[in-house]
Amino acid sequence: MIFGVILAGGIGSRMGNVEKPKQFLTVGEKPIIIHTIEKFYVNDSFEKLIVLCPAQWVSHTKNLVKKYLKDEDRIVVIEGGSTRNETIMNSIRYIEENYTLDDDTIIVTHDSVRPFVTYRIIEDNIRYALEYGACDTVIPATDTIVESDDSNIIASVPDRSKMYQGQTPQSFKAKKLKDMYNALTEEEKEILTDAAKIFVIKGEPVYLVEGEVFNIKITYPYDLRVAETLIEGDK
Ligand SMILES: Nc1ccn([C@@H]2O[C@H](COP(=O)(O)OP(=O)(O)OP(=O)(O)O)[C@@H](O)[C@H]2O)c(=O)n1
Ligand SMILES: O=P(O)(O)OC[C@@H](O)[C@@H](O)[C@@H](O)CO
Repeated sequence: MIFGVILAGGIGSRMGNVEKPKQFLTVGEKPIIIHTIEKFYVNDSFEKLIVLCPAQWVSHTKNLVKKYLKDEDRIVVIEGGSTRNETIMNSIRYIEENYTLDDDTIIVTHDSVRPFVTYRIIEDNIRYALEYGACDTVIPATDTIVESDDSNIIASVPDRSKMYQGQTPQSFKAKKLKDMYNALTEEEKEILTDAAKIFVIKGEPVYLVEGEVFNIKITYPYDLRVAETLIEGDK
């Protein structure tokens, strides 16, 4: 079985003092999270779309799903976790409790604040996860990447031709992801900013899926202006 996992468990602190987490802000007359869910909703490969949000926003999210999407049976809204990867683990726990978690269970995990993901990117994630067990959506780095150990002096300037920027979806064999995550130390979990690194730390291959420059993550107020422009372009 293949599940869409929409990660909306964050509070959007870098968006500044807004009355609600950024995934619920409106862009192009609809909440960002609805734009994102719609991109998965049109793909028939998913058994279920699992949307995970902060506990105090679950009923709000359920109301949004009811308002904007017809077939509510395809979507379940549950509570996210204390970290992005704990949110993913909550989605796997839901699958274990309501379906079967086995070697054929695939999850396509996606940031709820990346509303411009495309059907092709999602399809490629499904295909690669089925074939290889783990994949990460990326784009080639456009800026030169600089590494510093002390935020003061350059430690290295890696070869840009080998550098990529991670996006989402990140898609996995769910059972393998859960087993490897549970085998990590607390220190290893602390440094994670995504899920693909769980495989990488354990020396397991993660295949690259070609992303799109416009598959942005809405993080700062500036990104909202970019998103409005992109939405205008979609019309
Ligand atoms: N415990 C968490 C933390 C983050 N996310 C999700 O992971 C995605 C990308 O993370 P990020 O952009 O960092 O979102 P926030 O954590 O909400 O933002 P900030 O770091 O500015 O607070 C978002 O869709 C966010 O909702 C999640 O599902 N569960
Ligand atoms: O740094 P942030 O916590 O905003 O992002 C966490 C993840 O969403 C991010 O690592 C993936 O989108 C891949 O870039």
